[in-house]
Amino acid sequence: MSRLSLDNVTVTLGDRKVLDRVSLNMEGGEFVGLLGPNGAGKSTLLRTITQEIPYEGRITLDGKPLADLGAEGRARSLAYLPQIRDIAWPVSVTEIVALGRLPHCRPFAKMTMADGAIVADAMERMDITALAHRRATELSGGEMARVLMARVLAQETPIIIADEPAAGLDPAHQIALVETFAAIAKSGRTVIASLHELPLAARWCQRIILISQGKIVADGPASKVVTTENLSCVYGVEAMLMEDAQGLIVAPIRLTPRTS
Ligand SMILES: Nc1ncnc2c1ncn2[C@@H]1O[C@H](COP(=O)(O)OP(=O)(O)OP(=O)(O)O)[C@@H](O)[C@H]1O
Repeated sequence: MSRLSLDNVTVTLGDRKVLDRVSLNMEGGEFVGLLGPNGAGKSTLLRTITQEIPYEGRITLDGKPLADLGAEGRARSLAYLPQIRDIAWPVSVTEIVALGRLPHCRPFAKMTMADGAIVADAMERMDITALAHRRATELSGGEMARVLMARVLAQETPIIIADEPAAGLDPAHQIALVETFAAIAKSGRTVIASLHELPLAARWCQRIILISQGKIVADGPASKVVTTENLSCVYGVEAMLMEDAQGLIVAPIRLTPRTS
């Protein structure tokens, strides 16, 4: 298990404080949903963890500053699905997914059978095996998203960071995605994913971090964070909340005046 810690992380872009003294710890074994309205700072937080954005404060992995790991070390520790999905090269779907194994291969070495099995498993999980030989540039939006997610899974890192991984996926593939994340978390790894799909987050994430205007406003299990009060305050929506044996059921139903 890897321990990812953020200590008083502040990000200023232009003249705006986009993240304001964010502190959190992720011990491993958690599927963490990062929620918050458009512009709250979710992508910025994820891109700050991946060291794409300069910040003040400390971000450490197992006590060591992430910045000190170097690009190669980070690629073996963190896999990242960016929000903007685009595949520019007309190569096969399998070749794109296999890129996830690069951080584990020696330069110019061929993929081993074990690497091939990991790639095949990631493709199976994202239901893209039937697309294996298709050109990656000739896919639908949801198919492309699943291919890029499979690349992230193939990287087999202790920490997975995914920016809106469910966007563009149909309901079955959304559920398959969050079930995959939950299974990965159960094996001791960490998944942190920004999500706008409240029903998915509330039901499948072990922990929800709610951010608004660059600050963490709630952090805990869905039952404590996904409340009618928080949803009204942060998103300006009224939601129906129910619970069954598997967890919380959330249905946003109408707008309410925003209170924050
Ligand atoms: N380069 C930049 N310069 C100035 N402000 C920026 C820059 N990039 C992002 N921002 C601002 O930072 C804030 C946070 O943006 P961010 O993309 O992190 O939000 P988000 O929570 O991921 O939103 P969404 O749900 O819409 O993807 C926004 O108000 C955005 O306008």
